[in-house]
Amino acid sequence: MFRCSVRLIKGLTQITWLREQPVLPNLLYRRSVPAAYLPSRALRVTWPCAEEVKDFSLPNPSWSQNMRNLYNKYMELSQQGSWIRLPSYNVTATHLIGKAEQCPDSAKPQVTTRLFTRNLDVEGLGFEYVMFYNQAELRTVGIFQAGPYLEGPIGLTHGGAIATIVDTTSGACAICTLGKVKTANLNINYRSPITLGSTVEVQCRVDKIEGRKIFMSTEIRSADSQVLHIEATALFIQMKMSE
Ligand SMILES: CCCCCCCCCCCCCC(=O)SCCNC(=O)CCNC(=O)[C@H](O)C(C)(C)COP(=O)(O)OP(=O)(O)OC[C@H]1O[C@@H](n2cnc3c(N)ncnc32)[C@H](O)[C@@H]1OP(=O)(O)O
Repeated sequence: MFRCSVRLIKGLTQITWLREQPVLPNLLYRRSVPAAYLPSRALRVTWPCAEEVKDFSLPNPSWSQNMRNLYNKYMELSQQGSWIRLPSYNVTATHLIGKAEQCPDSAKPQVTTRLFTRNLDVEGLGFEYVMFYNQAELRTVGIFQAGPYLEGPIGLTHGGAIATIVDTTSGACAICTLGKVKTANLNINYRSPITLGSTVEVQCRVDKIEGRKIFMSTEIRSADSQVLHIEATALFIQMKMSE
């Protein structure tokens, strides 16, 4: 356990992606997942070793043309410097440790966790999304395609899945702006349903920051911006230094 912690701390000092992002505050989570929260039976190990890490926010064959068009639009804006594409991994810790961490077999944990939004192994069935952050404007944009396993009412996206995307996109904005945060409050107005398979654009912005509190608002619109699906607000609390 002690050796694992030492290795983790060593890895944190070798972060490549985060270190290259001067806009991002210190995102490093100090604690590992308490054993009580882990499944008792060993699962297949996924750990952020360089050769294993896959970035899930890159285009894959399941992406619709609308998804690709929006992705290309924000990639072009990224090249102009105003936006940064946020990489997305299927283990939360990978966002914090980065690809530089090398793990010999002896350092691999016996069990692992999965980021909720990346917990399916087949492309296109669940959450397909990519997020971009604009530091100057304190905004994130999420491009989200709802897969068939996110069904709520027949043919429509489950409200909880939509809440997840709101939480994820506004949470990423809060993290990029303030560092480690937790969601304290989420309010969602569902204005019109999101059809399964469709692509929508999630626009999040920071409304205000008061001490450790960061207030966000979010709008989800259809890919052509014509249909308003969601209006939401969220409050994130910056974690204390000791956490
Ligand atoms: C590179 C980036 C990419 C990242 C990709 C990854 C994407 C993943 C992103 C996914 C993101 C998903 C993220 C997730 O899913 S996080 C998981 C879901 N959230 C939780 O489990 C949080 C559970 N709650 C708590 O842990 C605590 O209650 C927190 C931490 C929230 C506050 O406890 P703490 O002891 O720290 O603070 P405090 O109690 O001194 O309060 C401090 C201030 O806050 C005000 N306050 C507190 N609560 C509320 C409330 N409900 N409404 C209004 N106000 C509230 C409070 O009045 C006070 O205000 P003031 O008196 O100072 O004015």
